[in-house]
Amino acid sequence: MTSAGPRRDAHQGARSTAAADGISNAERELYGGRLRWDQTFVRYEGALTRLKFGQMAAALPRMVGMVLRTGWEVDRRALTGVVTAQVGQGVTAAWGLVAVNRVLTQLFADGPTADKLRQALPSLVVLAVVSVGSALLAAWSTAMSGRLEPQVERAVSARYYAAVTRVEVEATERPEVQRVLEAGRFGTDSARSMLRLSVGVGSVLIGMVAAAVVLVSLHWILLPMLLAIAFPKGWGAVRSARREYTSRLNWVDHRRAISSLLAYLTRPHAAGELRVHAAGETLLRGYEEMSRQTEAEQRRLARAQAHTDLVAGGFAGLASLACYGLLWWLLAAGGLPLAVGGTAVIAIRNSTERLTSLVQQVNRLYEELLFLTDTKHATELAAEHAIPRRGTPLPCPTRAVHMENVSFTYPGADSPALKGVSLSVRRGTVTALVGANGSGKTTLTKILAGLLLPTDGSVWWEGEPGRRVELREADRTEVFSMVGLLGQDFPHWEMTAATNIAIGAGDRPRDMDRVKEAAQAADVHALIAGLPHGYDSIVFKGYERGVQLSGGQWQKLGAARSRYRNAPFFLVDEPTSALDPHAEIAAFEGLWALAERDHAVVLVTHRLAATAKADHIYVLDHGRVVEEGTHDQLMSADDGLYRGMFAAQAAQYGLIQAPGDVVPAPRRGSAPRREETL
Ligand SMILES: Nc1ncnc2c1ncn2[C@@H]1O[C@H](COP(=O)(O)OP(=O)(O)OP(=O)(O)O)[C@@H](O)[C@H]1O
Repeated sequence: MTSAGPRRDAHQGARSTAAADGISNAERELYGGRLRWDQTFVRYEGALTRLKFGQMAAALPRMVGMVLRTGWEVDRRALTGVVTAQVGQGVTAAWGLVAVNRVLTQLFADGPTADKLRQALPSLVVLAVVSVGSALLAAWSTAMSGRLEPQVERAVSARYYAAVTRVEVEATERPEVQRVLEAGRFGTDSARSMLRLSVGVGSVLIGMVAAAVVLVSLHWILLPMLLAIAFPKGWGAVRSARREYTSRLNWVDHRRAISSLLAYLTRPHAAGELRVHAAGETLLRGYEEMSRQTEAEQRRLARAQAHTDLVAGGFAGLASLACYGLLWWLLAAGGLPLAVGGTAVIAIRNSTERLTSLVQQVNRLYEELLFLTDTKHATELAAEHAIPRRGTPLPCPTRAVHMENVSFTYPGADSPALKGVSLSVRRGTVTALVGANGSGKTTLTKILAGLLLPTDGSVWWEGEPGRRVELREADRTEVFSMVGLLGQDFPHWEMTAATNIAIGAGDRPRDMDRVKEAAQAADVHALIAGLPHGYDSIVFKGYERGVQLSGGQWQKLGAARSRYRNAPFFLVDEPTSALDPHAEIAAFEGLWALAERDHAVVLVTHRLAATAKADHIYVLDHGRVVEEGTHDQLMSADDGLYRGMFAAQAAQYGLIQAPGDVVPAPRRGSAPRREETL
């Protein structure tokens, strides 16, 4: 109880100082500042210019065309069915109106009632047939749209995700590209909604055009009256759609942050810190504060929407009043027969109802249009920054990779991560990259893998003497096929153990024998075979066949994945950080065995005992290669960086004296007391 007091006080104190400048404490505390976009990005990207009425009006047919084209590509029969059913419904609506006019004309004609009813009978039958036909067409349309919509969504999503996953890694590091790609995600399901809405709008429009034709044929003045009712509602719809879109665009980071906060609260790997460090309290407090901001934005939108609806509804009401007044005047002045007046009232009522539905659908359509435009824009931008599909084939066989004077600066970074690096990686050897944190080792492996292109300098893929291809000209698909990766933060796929290994060669059909061989080589086969569902166990708890692996077991699974890939060039970054000593020794022996089998192994590690056996060691410091050679050569340099790092590490084990006694050696001679071992 007492321990909760100061925390609560601090919390309340923080809340009391909240948001004088519109930034919540949670935004400031957790994210260091405002999480809503300022308009500079939006203006820069031209999203707001897209909101202009003319732009939207021009984009609408383009986007509807794109959705219909996609529908045509994925399922022609369903699209034809939907369009036919909708056109049919519009036609039946017009036909119904004509039949109503006939019935009224016959009923208002002179003569005995029985005769008038008999004469009106065929038109009444037509009316009944029309309503049955309309119901059948509506059912057909529902069935066909249900079939078509998910296919269109899948096609647009697949197009977007396929494009995004081919973007150059360097481009994804640029905030302006990243944001456009991210914004595109929100429009992938808009294609589906747009199809439904455009079909709906099409149907209502056909019905209204039919009603308009009938009205004009009765009296021309009825058409402008109908348009006068339509205009204010259309204006309101577009205004609301624009407001919603701008709000979503500005709040996208904020929403993403809220959902990531919530995701942390249930993630198993955070469970310990959430409870022991009370991180859960910080996150929940952040969630509540930030959700309150979102709620305030929702309230603002609802108020603005209500205001727009009121203005639009008011003008539409005035227009209806004028419309009925004019009709009354025409009837009173004898300019319009009573039957025509009756049909006109029905047509105007029907059209007004249709108009309400039209306005709602157009409202949604415009909003979806804006999101779909983002997706299309993102897909196009992704294509502009895509890794080229063609290039010069690599020499066969490829024997080595040489870097010449390579520099690399991350987009937006002040200083280069690599400066003038020259090195060679040859097959049949182990090349070690060592250096302090942030010295550029991982960046260098990404360039070797062809994931990043150097800002300056050249990377040569070499074959037999005299045959070589520079990375920028090379066929990158071939470069990737030459490389196997085991990164520090390799993905933990929430899938089966077998998939977690076989996904190492996603471009080849799965070979279970080789999956097991790779697992054996990485010392994880016995573990997987012993799981209740063996290789079909899902290596993520929470699924029905789910199991939980330890950090080291995951690392072995990751190693099995890169083994399964069996690429000539293996790039491994801290492959043993979670392994126990025996497993670590076995893993390093495995890497040396690969080199003996003519693979090139590039090993990034801080475990210098392992690098001691490497064929060649490069020492990086602040992005430069400052030393290179074999372990013995590097150890012979008196004040060398490598020697210093090696000595410091060895001193921890009491093997040698640390330089300058910086790292204290353990005390010898007496057994440690129990509490010292804790
Ligand atoms: N995606 C990125 N965007 C901007 N800067 C980056 C990015 N990745 C790395 N850097 C910067 O580049 C430099 C080199 O990073 P790199 O990850 O290559 O170092 P490293 O030697 O692998 O470090 P470690 O031993 O900690 O893994 C660092 O200053 C880092 O902050």
